[in-house]
Amino acid sequence: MTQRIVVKIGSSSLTSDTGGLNPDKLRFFASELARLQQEGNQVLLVTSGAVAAGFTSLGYRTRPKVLHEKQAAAAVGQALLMQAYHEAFASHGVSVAQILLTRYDFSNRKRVQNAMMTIDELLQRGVVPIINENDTVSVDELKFGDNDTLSALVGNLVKSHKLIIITDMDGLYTDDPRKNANAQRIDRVDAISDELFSFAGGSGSAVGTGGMRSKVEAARISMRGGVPVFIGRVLEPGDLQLAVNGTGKGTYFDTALNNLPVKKQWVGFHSLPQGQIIVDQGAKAALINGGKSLLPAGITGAVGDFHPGDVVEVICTEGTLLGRGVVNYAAWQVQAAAGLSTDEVQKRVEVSRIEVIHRDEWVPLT
Ligand SMILES: Nc1ncnc2c1ncn2[C@@H]1O[C@H](COP(=O)(O)OP(=O)(O)O)[C@@H](O)[C@H]1O
Ligand SMILES: N[C@@H](CCC(=O)OP(=O)(O)O)C(=O)O
Repeated sequence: MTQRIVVKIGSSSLTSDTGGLNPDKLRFFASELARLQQEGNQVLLVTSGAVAAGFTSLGYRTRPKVLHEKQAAAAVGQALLMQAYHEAFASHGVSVAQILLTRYDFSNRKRVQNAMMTIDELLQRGVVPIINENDTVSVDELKFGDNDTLSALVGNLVKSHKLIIITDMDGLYTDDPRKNANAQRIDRVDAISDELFSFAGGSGSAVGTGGMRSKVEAARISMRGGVPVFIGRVLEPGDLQLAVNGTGKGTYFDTALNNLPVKKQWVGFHSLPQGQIIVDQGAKAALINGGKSLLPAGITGAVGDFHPGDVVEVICTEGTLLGRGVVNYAAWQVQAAAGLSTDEVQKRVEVSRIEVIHRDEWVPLT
């Protein structure tokens, strides 16, 4: 069966000890990916490595840490990275294409649909799309930073059959194995609990960015989109195939077919929330366990300047994020209606429908 597979390769897997790009490692991954593609799969690559490929050309002795230095290094390095991939894939007779995306692109449905059509066309023509964050234009607060979240969003967007996150560790452990020799590998995950999140630490190397934390977060996004995930190592020829076939060196995150429809994926993971609504315990229970819509009675406040049709975050009074939804009220209407019964709202506030967020437009994120 033809599978659509998104493979993400982190900086830590592409660099030498000094932090620069290691061309042998890149050629190895290109041969693994080309083989996967030549077996009839549609393959997309999300790759880091632009900063690593570029920083020495700019005269930096080590990988830069400051944003504008990283952006300059990525601007030089992205071209070098693509050139290296172009040559490596060409030696296997495979063409590649460059796609650079930002967090902002995902928040705009038109832009994201266009990106998807381009990717579809490339895949139909046997080209491997090579995706990275557009570091030059990404501003701090809208940066993916690591490419893990980007790969999860791409995977959901293209309805990938699998997301393979390649890193320098053979999976998720109960603690960072660099710091704790007794850490145990977790082979399979069916649901991501708070405990699982607590196992995942930051990056253990000087070149990686997100560590396991951002990879588990990526797995959470993918699982909600119905895409199973592998996080682990690909070191020897054939390892990528093993990872895809279910016997790789790493951790598998399964998905219980709770495929979110595309609109809800956009609300939950791609949109940029315009504000927050704070709710009490009763509303929390109704939204999380009761499958109900959000009514004004359970609301205690609102933050931000949002309008009907915008996406907002819903937070409970202790400050925990409960989810996101499309709001039917403007911020001032939520403030005026907060805590009121349905009868009182109908008498006092002019609103087009009583649900502040309808359950069909609500995505729980706890
Ligand atoms: N619980 C954990 N299990 C495995 N690795 C962990 C864990 N917590 C933190 N890490 C660290 O995460 C690193 C991988 O993430 P990162 O350095 O960002 O790599 P990449 O460049 O591949 O994204 C590992 O080298 C490891 O030190
Ligand atoms: N966009 C940046 C990637 C940032 C990064 O290091 O990400 P990762 O290796 O996935 O933790 C680059 O190409 O250098």
